[in-house]
Amino acid sequence: MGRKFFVGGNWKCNGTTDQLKKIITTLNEGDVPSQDIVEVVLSPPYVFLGMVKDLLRPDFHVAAQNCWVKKGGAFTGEISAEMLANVDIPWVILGHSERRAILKESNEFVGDKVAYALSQGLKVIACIGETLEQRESGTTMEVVAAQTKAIAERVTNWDNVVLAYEPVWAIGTGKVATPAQAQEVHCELREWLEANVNSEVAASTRIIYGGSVTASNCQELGGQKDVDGFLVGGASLKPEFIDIIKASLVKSA
Ligand SMILES: O=C(CO)COP(=O)(O)O
Repeated sequence: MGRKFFVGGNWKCNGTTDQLKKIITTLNEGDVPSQDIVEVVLSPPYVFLGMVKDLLRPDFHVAAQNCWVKKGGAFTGEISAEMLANVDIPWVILGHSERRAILKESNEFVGDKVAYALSQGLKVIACIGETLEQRESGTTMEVVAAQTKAIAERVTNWDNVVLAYEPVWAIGTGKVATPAQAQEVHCELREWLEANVNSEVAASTRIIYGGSVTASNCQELGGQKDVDGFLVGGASLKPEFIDIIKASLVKSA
C-alpha cells in the first residue's frame, strides 16, 4: 500500500517574523527521519509563506491555509490556487473546521475548492470532522461521510489528496481523541472510500488525525492501523513538533 507517514503543522493565524524564524531554526536543527519515511509540511499565514519557504530546510515543505474556490479575478482579499502554484507553494489546507464554522464554508464549497486547487496542480490537505454535539448525538460517521462525499463527487484523482480527520471537540481543547476513537473513524472513512470511490483509493489515501496532538500522545495515535500521520496546531509551534515527526518511526518499524 505504501502510505507514507504525513505530519503537517498548521500555524493558523499565529506568529511574528521573529517568532517564526525561531521555530524554523529549531525545526532546521531537528534530527528527524528521512523523506522516505515521513513527509513534513508546515503551514504559516499567507504573509509569511515566502519567508518560511526560503528559510525552511529543503526536506520540509510548505502549505497555504486556504485558497479561493476558482480562478482569481475580482475577489478582494482572496488568494487563488494558480497564484500559489505560480510562487511554488506545493500544498494547501482546505476545509479546516475553523473556516467551516466561522466563515460558513459549506461541504459543497469546500469540495469545489479541493477540485479547483487540484486542477491547478496543488496538493490538498482536506479537513473533515464532527462537532461535540454531533458526536454525542451519534452522527459522527454521517457528518464525515457527507463532508467526504462532497469532495469525492468533484475529484477524480486522489493521488494529491490527504484527508485530515479533525474532530472539532479535540481542536485546541487539550481533549485529544483516544487512539481507539481515532482508529474507529479512520477505519470507517477508509471503508467509505472503498465503497464509494474504489479500493485503490481507499488503500492509498492517507488519512491523518488532528486535534490536540502532542509529543506525549503521538506515538499511540500514530501506531493505529489507519492513522497515517497528523495535522498539528498548537504543538507545531513548539520544539516538541520534532518528537511528533519522529512518531513516524512507529510505522516503519
Ligand atoms: O486544528 C488543528 C490542526 O489543523 C489542531 O489544532 P491543535 O493541535 O491546536 O488542537
